[in-house]
Amino acid sequence: MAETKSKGGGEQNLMVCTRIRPMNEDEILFGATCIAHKVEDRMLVLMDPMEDPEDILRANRTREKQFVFDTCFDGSSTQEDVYKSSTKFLIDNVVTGYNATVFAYGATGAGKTYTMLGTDDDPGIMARTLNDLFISMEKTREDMKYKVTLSYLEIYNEMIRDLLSPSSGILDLREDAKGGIQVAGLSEVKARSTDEVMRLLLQGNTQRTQEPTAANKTSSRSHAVLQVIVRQQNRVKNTMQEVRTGKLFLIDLAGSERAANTHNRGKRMVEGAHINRSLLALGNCINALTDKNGKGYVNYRDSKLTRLLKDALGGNCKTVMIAHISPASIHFEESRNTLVYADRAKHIKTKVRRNVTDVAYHIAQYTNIIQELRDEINRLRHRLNNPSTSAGRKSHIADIQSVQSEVLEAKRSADREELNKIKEQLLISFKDQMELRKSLMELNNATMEISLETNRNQMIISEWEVELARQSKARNPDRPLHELIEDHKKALDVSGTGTDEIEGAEDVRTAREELKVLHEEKRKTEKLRITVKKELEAARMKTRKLEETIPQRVNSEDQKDVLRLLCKVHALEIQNTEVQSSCLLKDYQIKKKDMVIARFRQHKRLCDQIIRKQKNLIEENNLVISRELEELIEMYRLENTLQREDSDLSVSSDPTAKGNIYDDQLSTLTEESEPTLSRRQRNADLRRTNSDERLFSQTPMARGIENAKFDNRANLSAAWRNNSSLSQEIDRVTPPVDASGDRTSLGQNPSRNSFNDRHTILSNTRNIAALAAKKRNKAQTNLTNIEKRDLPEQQRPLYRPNNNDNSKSSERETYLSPSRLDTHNRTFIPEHPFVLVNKVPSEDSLSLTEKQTLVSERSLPPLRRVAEANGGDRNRNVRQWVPVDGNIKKKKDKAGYTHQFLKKNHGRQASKNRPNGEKKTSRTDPDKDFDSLSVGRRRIQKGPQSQSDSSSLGTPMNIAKSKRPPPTIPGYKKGDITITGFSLPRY
Ligand SMILES: Nc1ncnc2c1ncn2[C@@H]1O[C@H](COP(=O)(O)OP(=O)(O)OP(=O)(O)O)[C@@H](O)[C@H]1O
Repeated sequence: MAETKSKGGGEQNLMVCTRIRPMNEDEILFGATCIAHKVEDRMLVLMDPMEDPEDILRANRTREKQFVFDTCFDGSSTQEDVYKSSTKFLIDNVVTGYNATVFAYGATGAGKTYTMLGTDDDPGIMARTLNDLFISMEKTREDMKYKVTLSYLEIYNEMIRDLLSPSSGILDLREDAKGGIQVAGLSEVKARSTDEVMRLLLQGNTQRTQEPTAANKTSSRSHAVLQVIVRQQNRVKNTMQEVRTGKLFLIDLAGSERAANTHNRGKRMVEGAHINRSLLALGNCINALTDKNGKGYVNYRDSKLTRLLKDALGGNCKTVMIAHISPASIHFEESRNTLVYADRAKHIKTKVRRNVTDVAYHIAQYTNIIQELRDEINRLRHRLNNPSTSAGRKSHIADIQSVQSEVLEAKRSADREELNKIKEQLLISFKDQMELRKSLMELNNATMEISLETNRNQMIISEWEVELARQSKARNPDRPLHELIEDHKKALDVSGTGTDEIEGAEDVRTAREELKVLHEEKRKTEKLRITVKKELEAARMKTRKLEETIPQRVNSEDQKDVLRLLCKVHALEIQNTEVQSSCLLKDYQIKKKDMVIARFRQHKRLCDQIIRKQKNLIEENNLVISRELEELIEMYRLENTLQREDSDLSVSSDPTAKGNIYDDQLSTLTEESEPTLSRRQRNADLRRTNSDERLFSQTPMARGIENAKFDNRANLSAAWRNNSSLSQEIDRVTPPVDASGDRTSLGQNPSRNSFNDRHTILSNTRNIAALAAKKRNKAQTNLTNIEKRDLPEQQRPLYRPNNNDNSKSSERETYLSPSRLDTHNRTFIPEHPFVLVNKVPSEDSLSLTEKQTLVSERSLPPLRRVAEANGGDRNRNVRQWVPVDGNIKKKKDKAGYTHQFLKKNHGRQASKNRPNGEKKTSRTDPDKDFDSLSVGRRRIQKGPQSQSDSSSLGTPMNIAKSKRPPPTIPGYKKGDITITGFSLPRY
């Protein structure tokens, strides 16, 4: 800290103001008269109430005493008036480093506390001053830094107490080396706002000693001193920093009192004595300070009050004294004394100077400043030594241009980088999103498949239970059917109860096991689906945010367009995925309907059986049937015929395919035909409904196979129809078609007309379809002939003529025509429509999915390939598949998914006997000796791997299916027709 020095200021008189309070109630009641009057702003007239107008001796003397002060206030003056005229001007002085004191003087009850503290509604000088002080500092806070501290003390009975920290006890006054008075141990509290100051002030006032006296109900029994210190510092740093410290003292003195008036006794009397003594000392000091000779000694040491006010009265301080008087005639003496002292005090002079402290910075900061200045000097010197010539200016311009182009280039490359970055982020985010969408779609498919498979198994079980119960009913006619069903259910749970031998029990057990597996699979799939959904939502949000930031991050319009296009492409991809998804959903719905149809078929078979048996009964017993029943049977036959025709039209437009998928059912009406389909065959039918059309087989390759299968159904129907006596039976019972295409009348049944109409429409449609098909066949035949000519002998399609087939060669050719070739260049044998003839030398070209699809065509188990030649060179490339019979290897991967593999080397022995010495390359890796049949569950994984292997991945259905032992195929024998895919027995 540097030495305090004075700057500016000067000698100033003490400012004296007087305030006359209004008369109070007591005074009025007492009959006192108003003897103090304010005359203009500065003059006050005090009249002596004891003066006798008839006193001749004093007649020439004036009755009035006139006083002139800096400002006078009377009862009409407000708190605001008093504050503005007496104190407000001091605030700027304090903020800029001057000392200032405002003290209220006067007799007890004259209104000192009212002026200094005021009331809650009408605050006095203290609150108003502090409020304005903070406002004033706020105005210059940008340039200056302030620190405000507050102290509040009272002098009670000549003892100093800290009002902000009452626990500090009695404090002492000390004089520092420079003669300044300090209160040792007085707390200084930092204040940052007016509110904080007001809180501190109220806190201090509650601690102040205040007692009621006869003169004043709220008499202050102590002198209260509020000290506010403001330290001001410039915010701009310099080597020397100036700190200004202004001190403001706001003092509410206790009032002088006359013992006679106050009637104080005891403690109050002692208080009064102390008050009077300190005020007397103050008066003496004032007298001394205003001694006209200037030789009077000012004794501040007489009281603590005068010691504290030393600076305010005679030192470096701007001081304001506010003298308070009562206007009542009864307080004439106190008022006169107050005014006399105030009048004297106005002659007191003080020397006011600003308190400024210079603070030197730390040497390190100083060094930094010097270094900066040195650098600046060097830079300027360098400029002076290198004056810019014209050549220099030119090179300077060139420099500027090159710098500009560099900046431009840098900006462009930064833009490019930013664009690439955004592009990369967008692509990654799109890719993530698409993969998640695909995963979700596949999971949805898996769920649907599980649902279908569950339905199928439930159907198998329920059918078995009902049929078994029906059989038992014949043995136990008394027991209700539902009880019998329950019995069989329980028996199935316990092995060795005889149910093992019952036809279909094994299938039902398998179905139950499958249901358990499916249930578990469903749970897992659902869990996974929820996770993927959440991930997808998060990815979507991420992409959206990224898209939103594009305008801010990219400047060029072209670049923005590129990114917009990118987003558009992504949106289209999403649309595409959604379309795929809805297609799959429709497939699922169709499959569900197929399940229902399968159920109806079963039901219809039962009906057919019943009708057939009843017909036998009627014929055996030569029963006479009513005309009505005859008509009904006729209608039934007709309906079957129409159904067949409907089926002909919808399944195939081929005019040669006369059979339909209901032929097997209709055959039950004939006695020569197979009586009923076995349970295993029916179950196989159910499986076919589902497994034929794998939801995952959406690739073009798979679709090709699908189409091929579709055609095969018609061909199968044709084959059935050719061999079946049912057609003869139908022809027998169906009236011939007349020239117009109408069938002959069947009777007078009113419903017949509708049948006839319908039949007419159908046959007409068929005629049109037949015509179209004929034309197409002709074209196809030509193509086939060309193909047959061009192909080598080995690769020509196999055609095995059917002895019973009386169809024309052109019809046969139809089967071999290019239109019948699927995407793998295979074709079909007409009499065995499920047989595919492979024209492709390598069998590996047939994917596992296709193999499976083909296998499931007749719900046959996975078939083992036997590389056994069948026939001459013509069949060299044709291979055969046989049931695997447990040659499936199960393997779990690291993620816990089950994979099943079909062992390839089953056919190895046989391959040695291949014609032309063909041998398969031996494989060292045992895992490679298996063709993957299925993978337990579609694994959710990112990256191209998940897409590339999707075709070979299986579904939960495959797991369930793989557990089922391969069913026996009636009539099957090794070396049947050589085919690719599997072989069928001859029918
Ligand atoms: N200007 C005024 N207008 C209205 N009422 C006033 C005014 N001045 C003082 N009073 C009232 O007069 C009474 C005495 O005032 P106050 O307590 O301020 O006197 P005091 O000089 O502080 O007395 P003491 O020295 O005993 O503390 C109070 O009730 C106060 O409200």
